[in-house]
Amino acid sequence: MDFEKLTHIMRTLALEAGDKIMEIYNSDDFEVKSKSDDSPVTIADEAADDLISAGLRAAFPDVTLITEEQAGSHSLKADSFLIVDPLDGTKEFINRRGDFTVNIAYVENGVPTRGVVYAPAKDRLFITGADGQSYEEVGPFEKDTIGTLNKISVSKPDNAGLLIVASKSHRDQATEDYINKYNVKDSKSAGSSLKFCLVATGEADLYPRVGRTMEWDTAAGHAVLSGAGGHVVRFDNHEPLTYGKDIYANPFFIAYAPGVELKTA
Ligand SMILES: Nc1ncnc2c1ncn2[C@@H]1O[C@H](COP(=O)(O)O)[C@@H](OP(=O)(O)O)[C@H]1O
Ligand SMILES: [Mg+2]
Repeated sequence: MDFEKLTHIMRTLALEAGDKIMEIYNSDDFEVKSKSDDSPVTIADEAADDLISAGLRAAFPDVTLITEEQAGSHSLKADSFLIVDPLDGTKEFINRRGDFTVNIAYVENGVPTRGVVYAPAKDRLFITGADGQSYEEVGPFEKDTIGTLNKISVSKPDNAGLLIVASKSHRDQATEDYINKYNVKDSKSAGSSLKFCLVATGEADLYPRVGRTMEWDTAAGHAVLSGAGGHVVRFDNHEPLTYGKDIYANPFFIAYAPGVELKTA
């Protein structure tokens, strides 16, 4: 894989998809449909998916592409693959809450090594460089010119007072019970893969996910967090969260800055 090319293409496609999504977000009305798993989908998810898939297939015709919106891709298997969630946080998008992201990642032998997470309504873009380090680009974003890239890194957590972030739309009692095992200084909710990025920049120390996600929801955020020095482990045994699993479904997990003294489930 040519990582310079990959980084460049991921960034450009994320920005283009973000523009498309914002056009629809800012329009008066859009239809909300229900998928077979009962989750919502809009024309923004579909338009962003078309754009990103076409761009990735043209640039990397030999690399397997898995995307949330193409059910046929979910039965593909490869050691290394591209994985896309064109609009993560669809519920946030529908409710016009701003916490939604475009996600493109590259997985090598079970490990997400490169990714971009773009939150167009928040003007935040997080990306792993060709060097594998993670950066936040300072907006406004231009498609043809990469702006200022600030290297990001995780916090040095204080276990006497941790900053915790968890889901906005899927926050239940099990999540609260687990959070209550820690000494919490501040706990906030955020939608989508932005939660990984908040841990990556040090805005949060810990993101526990006691609820279902799919690999396309997490791969790009996971790559950004890894490139900033963070870790993502399974909730049940604290082993690393891996990719390319059966039907691309994730177990519950914990994303955190090293130094957090993890509690058992
Ligand atoms: N029961 C479930 N099964 C599978 N994925 C689920 C799920 N409930 C939530 N998710 C995933 O969690 C994502 C939202 O995350 P969060 O709650 O952190 O904002 C959704 O992404 P989409 O919005 O892309 O569908 C969805 O894929
Ligand atoms: Mg998603």
